[in-house]
Amino acid sequence: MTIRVAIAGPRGKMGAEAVHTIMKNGKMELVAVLDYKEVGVTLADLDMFPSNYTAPIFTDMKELVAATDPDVLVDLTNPHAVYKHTKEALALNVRPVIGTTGFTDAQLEELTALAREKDLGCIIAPNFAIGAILMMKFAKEAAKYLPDVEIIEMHHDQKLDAPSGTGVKTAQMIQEVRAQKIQGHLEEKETIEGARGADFDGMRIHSVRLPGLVAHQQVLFGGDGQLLTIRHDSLNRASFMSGVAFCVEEVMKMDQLVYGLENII
Ligand SMILES: NC(=O)C1=CN([C@@H]2O[C@H](COP(=O)(O)OP(=O)(O)OC[C@H]3O[C@@H](n4cnc5c(N)ncnc54)[C@H](OP(=O)(O)O)[C@@H]3O)[C@@H](O)[C@H]2O)C=CC1
Ligand SMILES: O=C(O)C1=N[C@H](C(=O)O)C[C@H](O)C1
Repeated sequence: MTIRVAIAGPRGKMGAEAVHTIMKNGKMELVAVLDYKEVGVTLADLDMFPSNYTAPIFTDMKELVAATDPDVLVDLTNPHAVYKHTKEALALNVRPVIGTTGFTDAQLEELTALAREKDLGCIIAPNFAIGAILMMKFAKEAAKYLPDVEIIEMHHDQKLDAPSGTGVKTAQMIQEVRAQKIQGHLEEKETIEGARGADFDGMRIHSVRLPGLVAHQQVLFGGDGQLLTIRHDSLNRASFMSGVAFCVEEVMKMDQLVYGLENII
């Protein structure tokens, strides 16, 4: 069976890469894309895509679903739009595969309940790159033995959310196993606010934003006389694409929401 895929955010850095990925995949068909402004009738109207990319462009999810009947919605938009898109897709019986980051805990809970109510698969993946998933898994393992940990995530300067979805997910996975601990000196004081980074359950997350970067993270563990560094680098956005295709196939077999690819690889 060919999987019918719609993509939200097709003009973006990730969305455009995902359009090419789905177009090249023999098991999938790109049936539509979702944008928020009128940018053309089909993808072929956009200079960035070839003339044989004929998927229609919609600005309304309901119209998109009624006209093209997708099985899966891949969302690569931004933290302001993604929650609404995910909710709408589930309500219309379309399985969401979400790469967009920036969900609140309350939103994740609500979407989990909605997917359960509808018996529909939904994947929310803060990172699609297999190397990044392994970095998070290895960091979780290390935290059992080395509870002093700081996360440094580094991204391009166009990123809207901080910390990154991967940074937050890493901290959440470490939190599951790490002995409760406030790090650093109990009397430490920041002389410039933010100097010690974001505080996640006593762990610090530092966000670096610079042109030239793509997506990078290192997790540092300190112990007596030793430092363990677990690092992952995405050097381009192709690094995420096998994960996108994997999720499109997997979500078709699922009947609930999964947050994080570490739960299904
Ligand atoms: N899970 C993963 O592995 C990865 C996740 N990401 C995440 O994916 C998201 C996109 O990243 P990236 O491609 O770099 O960002 P971009 O800013 O390059 O792309 C986002 C695109 O979404 C469009 N957009 C904004 N609002 C809407 C809307 N309501 N409906 C449809 N389209 C909309 C934007 O249009 P316009 O520019 O005109 O506003 C833009 O074209 C981010 O949240 C990022 O964190 C990124 C890389 C990997
Ligand atoms: O915005 C990005 O670029 C990325 N966003 C995701 C995140 O917030 O973790 C995944 C990856 O780090 C790239």
